[in-house]
Amino acid sequence: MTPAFLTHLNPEQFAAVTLPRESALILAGAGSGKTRVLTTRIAWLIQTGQASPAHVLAVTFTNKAAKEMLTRIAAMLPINTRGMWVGTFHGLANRLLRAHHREAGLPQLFQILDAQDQLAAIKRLLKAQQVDDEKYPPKQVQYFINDAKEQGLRATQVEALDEASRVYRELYQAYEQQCQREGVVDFAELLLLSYELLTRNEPLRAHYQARFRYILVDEFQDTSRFQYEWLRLFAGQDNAVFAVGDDDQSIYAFRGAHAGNMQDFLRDFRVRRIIKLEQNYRSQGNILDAANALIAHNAGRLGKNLWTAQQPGAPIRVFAASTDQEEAQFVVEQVRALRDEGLPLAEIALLYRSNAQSRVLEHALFSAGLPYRVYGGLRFFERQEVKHALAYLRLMANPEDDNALLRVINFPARGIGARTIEQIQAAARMQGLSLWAAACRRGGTDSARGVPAFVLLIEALRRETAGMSLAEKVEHMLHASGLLAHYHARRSEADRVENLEELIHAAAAFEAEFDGESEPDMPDLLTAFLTHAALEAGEHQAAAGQDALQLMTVHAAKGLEFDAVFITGLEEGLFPHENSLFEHAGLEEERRLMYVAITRARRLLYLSHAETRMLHGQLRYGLPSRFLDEIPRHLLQPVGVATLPPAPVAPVAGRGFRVGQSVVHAKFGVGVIVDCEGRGADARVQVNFREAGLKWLALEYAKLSPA
Ligand SMILES: Nc1ncnc2c1ncn2[C@@H]1O[C@H](COP(=O)(O)OP(=O)(O)OP(=O)(O)O)[C@@H](O)[C@H]1O
Ligand SMILES: [Mg+2]
Repeated sequence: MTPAFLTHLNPEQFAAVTLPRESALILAGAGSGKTRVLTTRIAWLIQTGQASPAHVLAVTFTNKAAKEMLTRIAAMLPINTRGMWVGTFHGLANRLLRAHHREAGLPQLFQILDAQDQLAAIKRLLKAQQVDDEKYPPKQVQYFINDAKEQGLRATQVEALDEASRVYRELYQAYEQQCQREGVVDFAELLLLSYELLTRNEPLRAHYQARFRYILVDEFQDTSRFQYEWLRLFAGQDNAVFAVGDDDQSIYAFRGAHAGNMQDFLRDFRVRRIIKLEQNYRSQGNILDAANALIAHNAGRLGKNLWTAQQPGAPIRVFAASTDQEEAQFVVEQVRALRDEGLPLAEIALLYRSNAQSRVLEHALFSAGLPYRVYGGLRFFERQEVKHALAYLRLMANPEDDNALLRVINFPARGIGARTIEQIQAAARMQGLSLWAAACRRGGTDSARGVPAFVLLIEALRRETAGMSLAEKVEHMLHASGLLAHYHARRSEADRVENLEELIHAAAAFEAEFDGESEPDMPDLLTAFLTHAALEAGEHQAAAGQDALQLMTVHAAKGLEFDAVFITGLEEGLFPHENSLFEHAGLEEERRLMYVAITRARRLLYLSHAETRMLHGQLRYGLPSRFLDEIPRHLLQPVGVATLPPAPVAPVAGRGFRVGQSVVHAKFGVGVIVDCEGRGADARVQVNFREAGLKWLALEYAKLSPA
């Protein structure tokens, strides 16, 4: 009997789902059911007894997509999907390393450094090595290291032809030693280390190759060269790799994605069948016509034609705003109208080319009382206070974590000065110890009584929370460390207190969902939570369960779909991005990005642009994007705004400062006020400094003067 989940497929989809065990490429346009086919194939393999859940390795592009895939599979089959290896490249690599930390040379409780932690670690290294950080800026060092790792190269394998590269290479090497000593790994390291582990350890490789008989990869067009090699390692000689992708949606070339992987894949895996899916089930006719017409401007496509059986639907609405604020106002009005028609906010997406554009939109939504959620913007787990709290938790899991220790050894302030910290660092370096060990050995000299107090605090936290639930641990730590009291004492930091409280909720929610069976290799709940915080930063946000508008960059929208989609900021230099304008390949990548954006919409699509826009503290004048001209006129309908609010007045920050004004700061130099919040003694302004970048400053203390 045919299982119900197969009956809704079209013939090509059916053929793809039920292919015999061989490698195959499903090459198909947006919304044609690639992800659905991949998920259904997993269900079919298991349902027909060809594979058990343990035989399957599936790679998705985001954690969100992985979760969704597991939910779908569970809906099709009465099986327990826990323990199935479905995840992102990084998530899967992490899982492998957790299971075999000893073989990989890692402590059981290794912690993951996100980009910010990594930068902090590099700054520390430069200081310890007395490297001139003007000549070798920490960000450059970080880029050098990650770039090498993403190509699968260790320091010794990096070619260095000039003096500067030799210094970078040495720093890379020293950075690696530092990470090893501290038992931490950065993102790129997850992939590289797991790759090396399997390459070197023959029995382990044989084990996994025998296990993962079926490997499935979504969004294959955006795998990097090294990720591809990583897959080959798991596949070995015999395993079947089922790859689905769309060359028209390749949007990560700038980060090393390698479209040539498709050609290599056909050869390396002796693929006999390329299956094309041509029916689009997602979008109504006008939207699909617009996408097809736009992407036709790219050369060298593999060639696919998408059609839909759906009605043409509504025309695509185009709004020409005079300012970015007016554009935001337009979005607010349209969203309100959609909501009044009964469309859930979660079915509406607001897309933009770069993160910085979200601020004006957020401001308008906030003022209008429309709940929204930002994916990949200011991330909950990246906020300062949350990172402080996580640092304490990390020390509770593993006191040898130097990054965590440095973050909070004197926060809240306990009288440990920079000199004392330097002494501890020097002692640690000399004796080859972690900072924690060095701090423990220090007697309580008069000038630094804070150090033994800190050691006692961490030891007490570890001891006292031993039997507690995760949420209780977090709560106890927030009180005992003094973090809560610290932020409580500052009225203007009320949102930070809320974030800390939110962390307790996050821990409770995590604990409720966590299930040791599905993550058998996690040493304990606390480490699992910290890993989750590092890996999923940005994909979690706002009050869970609340209906909210979805804000994200076009990159982050990949694979998703919504009833209504707004694409904002369609101006030359913004989208297409100015970095791409003079380069043919770059422009084509921007066009693919626009194609991804358009094809997220099911029923309604809104395109908008503004004549002037404040971005990075500068007023920009933008011509309408060429992409608007590449969509056939008859599909577009210009719209106006019914009730324009009075001309937006720049918000006033108090003390005579206003948004848009140029100011001077004693330390940071010249900048422009780009945002403000709070009133009176609590007033804060965000200034974009020419040299120092974006900073929030309290007006009361900052000593700003007009430029
Ligand atoms: N045979 C079908 N019948 C009805 N709906 C379908 C069918 N195939 C796919 N769909 C629906 O069409 C939509 C798009 O499918 P899916 O997300 O799998 O496409 P995709 O090719 O992965 O798109 P993208 O390239 O954007 O990732 C989904 O809502 C899916 O459930
Ligand atoms: Mg998909």
